[in-house]
Amino acid sequence: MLIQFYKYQGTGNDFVIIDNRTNFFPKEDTKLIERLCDRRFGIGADGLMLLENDPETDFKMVYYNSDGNQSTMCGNGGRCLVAFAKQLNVIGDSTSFNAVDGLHHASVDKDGIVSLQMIDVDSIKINPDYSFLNTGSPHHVQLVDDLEHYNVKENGAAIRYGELYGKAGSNINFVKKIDNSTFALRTYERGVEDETLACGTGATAAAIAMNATGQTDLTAINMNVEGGKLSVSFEKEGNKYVNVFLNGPAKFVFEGTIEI
Ligand SMILES: N[C@@H](CCC[C@H](N)C(=O)O)C(=O)O
Repeated sequence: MLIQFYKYQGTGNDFVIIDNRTNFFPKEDTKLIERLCDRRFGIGADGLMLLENDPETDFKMVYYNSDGNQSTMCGNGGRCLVAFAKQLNVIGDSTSFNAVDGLHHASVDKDGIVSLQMIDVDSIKINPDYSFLNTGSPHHVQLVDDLEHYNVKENGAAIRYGELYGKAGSNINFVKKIDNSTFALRTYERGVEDETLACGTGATAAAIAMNATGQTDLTAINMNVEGGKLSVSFEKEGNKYVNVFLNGPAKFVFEGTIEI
């Protein structure tokens, strides 16, 4: 069977997107999804998303990591799926959609910047060397010196597979403070099992963790990632982080057909 696919990227975090409103896609075929994401044998991407009908909202987001397994929320993926829904005329400039972690609101501005509301965060584990929080996906956040030369793949894998996170694992973020409003971030992604050029839930987690640990008192933070620039804003209600928004570009790359 020949299927139509679309390729999108958000700050270099790239995705295969399939319009599955007719429910034709074999969602349980892990090997197929892994092959479609493979950079040599397939289209190549960090993840694959299905846009599906949803009875309550504009659409439903179904997300798979490049290892073929369905996973938790993907922030950059969500932003790209909003841009795709706009391309399909499923939505206009603003939307509400359902994902694995619940309802999301999003909007697209005139420059194509997609702002995506993320889940509220009401629990952060703060340790002397790292923080851990869930922004739709689990994230370990750690400040490191010399981020530019840091071995993200090796050190990220050691923490991801180490005793801290057990079988479920975690995404691992390494952060460097540039100034009060800007941080640099590199992320090892669970399910890709490598560094990616950006991670949206990771940028969100890093921004909140930097505020929670006193690295900044600001609630609008720039996150410089390997593939570009993201920003995160939020409000604090006691120990809770609400109205959390992830903002950045989400771009169409190409479309095509592939035999599955
Ligand atoms: N790239 C994503 C995160 C995708 C999910 C993650 N790999 C996991 O399995 O936890 C993002 O932009 O948030």
